[in-house]
Amino acid sequence: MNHPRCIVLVGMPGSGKTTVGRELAKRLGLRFMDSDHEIEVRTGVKIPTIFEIEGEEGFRKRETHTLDELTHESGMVLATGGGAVIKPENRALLSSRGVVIYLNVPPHVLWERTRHDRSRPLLQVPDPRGRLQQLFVARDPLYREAAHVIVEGGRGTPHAMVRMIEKELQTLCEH
Ligand SMILES: Nc1ncnc2c1ncn2[C@@H]1O[C@H](COP(=O)(O)OP(=O)(O)O)[C@@H](O)[C@H]1O
Ligand SMILES: O=C(O)C1=C[C@@H](OP(=O)(O)O)[C@@H](O)[C@H](O)C1
Ligand SMILES: [Mg+2]
Repeated sequence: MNHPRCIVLVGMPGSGKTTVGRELAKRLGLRFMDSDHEIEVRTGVKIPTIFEIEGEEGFRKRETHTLDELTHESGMVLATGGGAVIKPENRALLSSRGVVIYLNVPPHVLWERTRHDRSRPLLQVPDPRGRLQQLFVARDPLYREAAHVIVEGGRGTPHAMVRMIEKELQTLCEH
């Protein structure tokens, strides 16, 4: 099977981009990259610290720069951060350089997966559950716009998600 040169996972925080992406890469024998991890390595600090010092705007600049650089490489599965699709330039960049897969997971599942996690600064607010809902409504159309494939990810295990994505990629490659 001919794999596309870059497989990009997009979706909300908690949709499984990092977890599923890592397993998908292993399965396909491709390199795994996570844009958030890459930003942390480059800055030498964790994402919440970047938000504290530079605000969301500073983080978004770093994110755009990192996505641009990473998508020049080939043979890779790239997990993006949940907000990677906010900027039109990022959406254009991702969908022109890779096959973009949207992990579509409903807000109540996202909440269950992220409620005890303190590593996502946008969810450190008095009503994180409401925030997730708001972000979902605002971003769902943007994920759809950027995506070549949409995978429903609310119920299956990460392994089942990998199998679904593999099937979709196979179908794409046959056409
Ligand atoms: N398909 C899944 N089923 C159950 N739990 C999952 C699934 N995908 C991810 N998780 C869990 O949800 C949490 C968030 O996953 P993560 O991969 O960090 O999401 P993202 O990178 O999209 O924010 C992690 O604790 C992970 O183990
Ligand atoms: O939704 C967002 O805007 C963000 C999601 C995070 O990534 P995950 O989607 O992997 O949690 C990370 O990029 C940053 O905290 C901002
Ligand atoms: Mg992640």
